[in-house]
Amino acid sequence: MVSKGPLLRLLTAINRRRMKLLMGLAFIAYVASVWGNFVNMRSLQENGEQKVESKIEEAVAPLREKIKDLEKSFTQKYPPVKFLSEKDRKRILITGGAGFVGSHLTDKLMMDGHEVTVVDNFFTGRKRNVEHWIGHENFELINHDVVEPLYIEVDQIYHLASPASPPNYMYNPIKTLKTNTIGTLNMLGLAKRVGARLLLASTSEVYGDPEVHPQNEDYWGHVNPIGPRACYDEGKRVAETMCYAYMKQEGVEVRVARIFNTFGPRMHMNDGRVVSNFILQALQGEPLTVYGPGTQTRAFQYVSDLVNGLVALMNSNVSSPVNLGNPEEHTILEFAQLIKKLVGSRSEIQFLSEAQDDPQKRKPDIRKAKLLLGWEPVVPLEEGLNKAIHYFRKELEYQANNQYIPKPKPARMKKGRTRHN
Ligand SMILES: O=C(O)[C@H]1O[C@H](OP(=O)(O)OP(=O)(O)OC[C@H]2O[C@@H](n3ccc(=O)[nH]c3=O)[C@H](O)[C@@H]2O)[C@H](O)[C@@H](O)[C@@H]1O
Repeated sequence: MVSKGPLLRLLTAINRRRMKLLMGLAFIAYVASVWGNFVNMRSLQENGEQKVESKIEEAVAPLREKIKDLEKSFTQKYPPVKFLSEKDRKRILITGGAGFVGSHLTDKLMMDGHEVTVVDNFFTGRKRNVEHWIGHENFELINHDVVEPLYIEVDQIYHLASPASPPNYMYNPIKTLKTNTIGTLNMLGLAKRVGARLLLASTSEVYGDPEVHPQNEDYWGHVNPIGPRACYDEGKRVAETMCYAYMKQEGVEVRVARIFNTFGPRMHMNDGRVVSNFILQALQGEPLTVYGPGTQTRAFQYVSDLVNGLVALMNSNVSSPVNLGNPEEHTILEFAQLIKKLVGSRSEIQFLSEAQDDPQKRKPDIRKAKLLLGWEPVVPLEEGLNKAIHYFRKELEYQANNQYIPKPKPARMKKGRTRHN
């Protein structure tokens, strides 16, 4: 018989080794599976992250495009502006720069590449007239009344601030006087301090109801100093006097433009002057209101001609007054008929009582401007009127579309109380 002892020991030793081997294999398998899971999870996570990233990208891409479009629209939103070197670029102040003439002058000087500061108290001026420049690096808009002093650094001052339409300047005659006297003194004081050249927007009204026809710059005028137009007429006359006092006493460089009747886009709907009144009346089928018999005469220039004349005068060496106007003269009745025809309106013409101290005839003699500035108006009357008619047609549409007509909402009951939204 073979003894069990050594055999049993042998078998036990083999089993232990197997067990160790098996356990070793099991451990390796475990480590491998843990590693595999880890690798799987990583790749799953990476896939997931990629998917999330691509989802975000999908959502963001159109936004990115929109931002690009917005950026483009910001850089393209201004009218094109010339580049001027530091030497040629001027710092220009326009008082009344948000008004009818002032805003067209702002456009011209901005597009020529200058730095423009507009000062306006918004009595007759409107932000809308210059809003297309707001934010431009060469443009600044200041809400300020020239009756108060102003301290800024400028090279040129176009002093236009004053209501110009008879109903507007007669609305508050004392304010009109202050604007044209104290306001002009303040601007001349500024010109003196900073060594700027000042152009005064004077008027054909300095000739009053003229006894000389056409009016040349040597005519002293025929103004009623205590009539309803005096606040403006005499205000502008003394403003001219101030300019020449500052020139002689303080050496301030001055330019004086005597502006004749002007019309064009951006005249206020309630301006009250004849061209805007007739166009609006014709467009709305209302009677065209002629004050008096309509035999009084005027000569109308289009606003772009005036703006070119103002810039030419400012940059000339002519310090004495210069008439700027279009010498094509018509009676007011002729204007009414022409505007009716151009609008294609069937409005009647209504004769109302004559306005007090209304100048009976007016026509500029522009030989001085032609000779010394090389300037004359180039826009034919009918072409200008058609542009103004187009503008007022659009304004009427704009007003109709923007009219806010509040609709009363029904009252809602809450906890026994009536609540209005
Ligand atoms: O348009 C301008 O630039 C000028 O306007 C006014 O001068 P004025 O000639 O009296 O201007 P309007 O009020 O347009 O009047 C022109 C003529 O038309 C008449 N008119 C005016 C309005 C109207 O509805 N109907 C009418 O017959 C007036 O009585 C006047 O005879 C200002 O006083 C001037 O400073 C300014 O330069």
